Amino acid sequence: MRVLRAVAALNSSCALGSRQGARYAGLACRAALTAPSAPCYSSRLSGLRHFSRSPVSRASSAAEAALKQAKELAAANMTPEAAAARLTPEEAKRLARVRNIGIAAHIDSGKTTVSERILFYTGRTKAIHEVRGRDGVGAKMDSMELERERGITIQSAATFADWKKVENGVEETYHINLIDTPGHIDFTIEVERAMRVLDGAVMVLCAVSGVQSQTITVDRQMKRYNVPRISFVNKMDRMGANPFKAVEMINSKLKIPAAAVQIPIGSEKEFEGVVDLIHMRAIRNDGQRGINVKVSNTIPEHLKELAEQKRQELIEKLADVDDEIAEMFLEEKTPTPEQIKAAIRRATIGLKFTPVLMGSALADKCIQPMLDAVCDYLPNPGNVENVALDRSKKEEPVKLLPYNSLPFVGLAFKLEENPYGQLTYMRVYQGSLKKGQYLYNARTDKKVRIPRIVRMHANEMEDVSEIGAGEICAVFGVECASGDTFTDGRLPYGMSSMYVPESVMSLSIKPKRSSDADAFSKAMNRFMREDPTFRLHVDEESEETIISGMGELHLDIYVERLRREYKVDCETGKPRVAYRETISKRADFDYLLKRQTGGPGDYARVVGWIEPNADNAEANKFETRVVGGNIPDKYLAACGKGFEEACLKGPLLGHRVIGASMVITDGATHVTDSSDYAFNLATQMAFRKAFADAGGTVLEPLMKTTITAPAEFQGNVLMLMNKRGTIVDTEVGADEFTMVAECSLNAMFGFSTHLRAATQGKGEFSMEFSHYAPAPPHLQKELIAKYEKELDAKRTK
Ligand SMILES: Nc1nc2c(ncn2[C@@H]2O[C@H](COP(=O)(O)OP(=O)(O)OP(=O)(O)O)[C@@H](O)[C@H]2O)c(=O)[nH]1
Repeated sequence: MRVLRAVAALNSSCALGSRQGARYAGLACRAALTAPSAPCYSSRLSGLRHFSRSPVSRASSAAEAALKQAKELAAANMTPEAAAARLTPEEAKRLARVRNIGIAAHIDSGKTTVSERILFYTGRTKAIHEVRGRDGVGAKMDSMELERERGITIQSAATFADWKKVENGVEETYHINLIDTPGHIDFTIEVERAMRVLDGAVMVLCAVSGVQSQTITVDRQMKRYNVPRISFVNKMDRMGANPFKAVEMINSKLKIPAAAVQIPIGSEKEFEGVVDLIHMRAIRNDGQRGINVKVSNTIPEHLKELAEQKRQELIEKLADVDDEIAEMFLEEKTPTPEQIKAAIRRATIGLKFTPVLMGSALADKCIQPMLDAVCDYLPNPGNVENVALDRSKKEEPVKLLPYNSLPFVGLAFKLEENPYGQLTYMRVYQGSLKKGQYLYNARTDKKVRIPRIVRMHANEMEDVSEIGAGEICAVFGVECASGDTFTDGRLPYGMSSMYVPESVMSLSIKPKRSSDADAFSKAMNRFMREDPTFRLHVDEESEETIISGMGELHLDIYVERLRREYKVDCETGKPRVAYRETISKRADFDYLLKRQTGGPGDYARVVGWIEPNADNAEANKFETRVVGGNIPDKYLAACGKGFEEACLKGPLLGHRVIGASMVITDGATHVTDSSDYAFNLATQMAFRKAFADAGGTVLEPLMKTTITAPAEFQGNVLMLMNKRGTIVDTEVGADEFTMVAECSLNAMFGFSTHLRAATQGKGEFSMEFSHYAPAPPHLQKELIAKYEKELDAKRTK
C-alpha cells in the first residue's frame, strides 16, 4: 500500500504525455497516469552525435567487473520496476518537486535580467543587480568580468533556488536548478550542453520584437533535444509592446501551437500586471522590487471582454492538441481551471504546446507567476525519458530512471576551472552520489574518488554531502572530458553526448613575449578542455598556432581572456574561414618510396585507391585489403597513421580533408630499409599524388542565415542576399518578414554593416553552420593560387 501510494504520488505529479520522439506530430496526448516504466516519455537519443572520442571497447578488468556487478544487480532483483516499487513517498515527492530548467532566447531579450529576479524572489540573493547596471556590480549570473563589461552572457551559469509555490492556500517548495544561457550564436555550445541536460526551458521573447532570428536558432536547439518549454514575453513596459504578436509569431514562425495564458493590465509605461486567464483573476506586484504578489478576483472592467475572448482562444488551442479538452469542447462543456492546467501540462511536456506568459523583468513585474508556471507545466526528471547505451549489449539503448536506489549514472556536461580547482558539472540521471564515493569514467574506465560535491550558485558554491537522482551538481577533482559518462561501476553504460557544431573560423595567434609561452599553453589547454567548439592546432610548415571556433566574437573573447586571466598579450592574424578539402571520384595509386642517403635508406611501396567515403561525407575511412602479407600488419598500421596525417593538411590549401576513403590493396617491403616511418610517408605521398586525379575540391562552410526586418526593406534584403547565397525560405508577416538563406561564410564578412545600411538599422540576423559545400570554381582557383604563392615564398626564404 505504501509502495502504491509512492508510485501514485509520483505519477500524479508527472501527468505524463505521449511523446516518443513525435514532436508536434499532432498525436493526441493521453491523460493516463502511467507507471513510471511505461513508454510515454520523450527520447533524448534522437539526432545526437557522439563526440567523446571513442566508445570504450577495451575489455578491461573494470568493464568485466562492471558486467559482473550488473548481473549481481539483476540477481538482487533491483530492476527499474523493483526500484520504483521501493520508492518511498518522500523520494517520490522530492522528485516531483525538482525542475531542471534553462533560460534561452535571442540576444538581449532579458534572460539574465529574468534570472536575477528569479534569484531574488526565491531568496537566493538579497539584492538585484542589473546587467550593465549603474551600481557597477553587474548581474549575479554574468560573473565573468568580460560579461559584465560587455553586458553579454558568454558562459552559461548554473544556479539553484527553492521556490515556494502556494496553491489553494497550501505551500509547496520546488527545487529549481537553473541555467542561464548565452544568446549569441558564437557561444552556441553553451546552449547545446544546457539543452542536453535540462528537462525544460523558459523561452524569453521581447514584447516588441517577438520571435527574432536567434529565437529561431534556440527553437531548433530545443527541438533537437526534445525540450518542453514555456514562453515568457518580457519587456512589456517597452513602447510598442504587443504580446499577442509574439504569440502569433510563435505559432507561425516556430510552428508550435501557442496561446496566451495571461493578458496584460495596462501597457508600456502603464503596464501594471496581468489577468490570469485560467482562474480569471488579476495579478499585480507590490512592495519593494515587486516582492509581493497581489491576487484579486476582480478583473478590470475594460479587460473583461478581451479576457473572455483570449480564454476561449486558449481552450480552442488546447482542444487542438489535447483529447480531453477536445472532447469537452465538442460537448460544449467549460473546463475547470484544474482541467485547463492539467491539459497545458500534458501538452507542454508532450512538446505539442507552449503556454505564453508575460511581464517585465526590469520593472519587477510578473516574474512570480512565471515561476509558478515552471512548476505547473515543465516536467520533473521523472517525466522525461533519458537513455543510456549498454556497452555489453552492442550499445543497446536502455532507459535511465531517476531513482536513488538504482545504480549511479551521471553525465559530465561542462568543465570549468576555478580558483579552487577543476570543477565538473554533472547531471545525475540515476542513483545518488555521496561525497567520498568512487565513480568510473565509462570512456576511460578510470576510477575516481569524488572528494567534494557542490551546488553551484553562479560563481559561488555550497557544499553538499549527497546529491539525489535527477539533480544537477558540480564535483571537484575529476579529470575528464566534457560529455563523459560516469557510473558507480555496476552498469556498463555510456550516454550519447551533445551535438558539437563544426568550427568555421580560425586565426593565427602567438604570445607577444616568449616568456609567456607556458601560461599561453596552460590557458589553451584549459579552454580546449572546457569548450569543445574551441580548437587549436599547429601548422607544421608555418609553425603558426591556429585557433578555431564558432565566429569572430568567440575567438575574440578567448584572446581577451588570455590577456585578462593569464596576463598573456597576443598577436593575432586575420580571421580566416575554416575551409575543408575533399575528393569527388576514385583514383588509383601505386607509389614507391625509395631513398638512399648513405646510411639505411627508406623503402615502402603502397598500392590501392582513394575515393569519396560513401558512408559519411564528413568522416574519413581507411581500409586494408592486402593479401599474402605483402605489407606486414605493423606497417599497415603506419599506413593508417600516414593517411590520418595526410588528411589533417590537404594538398590544395592545407586545410583538413573530409569525406575521403583510402584502400590499400598491395605493396612491397625491403629487408633493411622498410620502417613504420617509410610506410607512413609513402602513404602520405601516395594520397597527395592521387588527390588531384580524384577530383580534389575545396569545400566552404555554408551558414544557415536567418534575417528578420520590417517588411518595407524586403526588396533591399533580397538584393543583399541574392549576391551572397541561396534563399531557402521567406515568410512575410503583417509588418515584418523572415528570410532564411544558405550563404557561404566567406560572403558574410562585414554583413552586419551592409544589413544595417539596407534596413536603416532595423534588420537583424543570426548565422548557424549548416554544412560544407564546394566553393565556387573561381574562389577555389583564387585560394589555391594564394596558397601556392605563400608556399613558394616560404621555400625561397
Ligand atoms: N525595458 C525593459 N528592458 C529590459 C527588460 N529586461 C531586460 N531589459 C534590458 O535589456 C537589456 C538586455 O538584458 P539582458 O538580461 O542582458 O539580456 P540577455 O538576454 O541576458 O542578453 P545576452 O545574454 O547577451 O543574450 C539590458 O539592458 C536590460 O536592462 C524589461 O523587462 N524591460
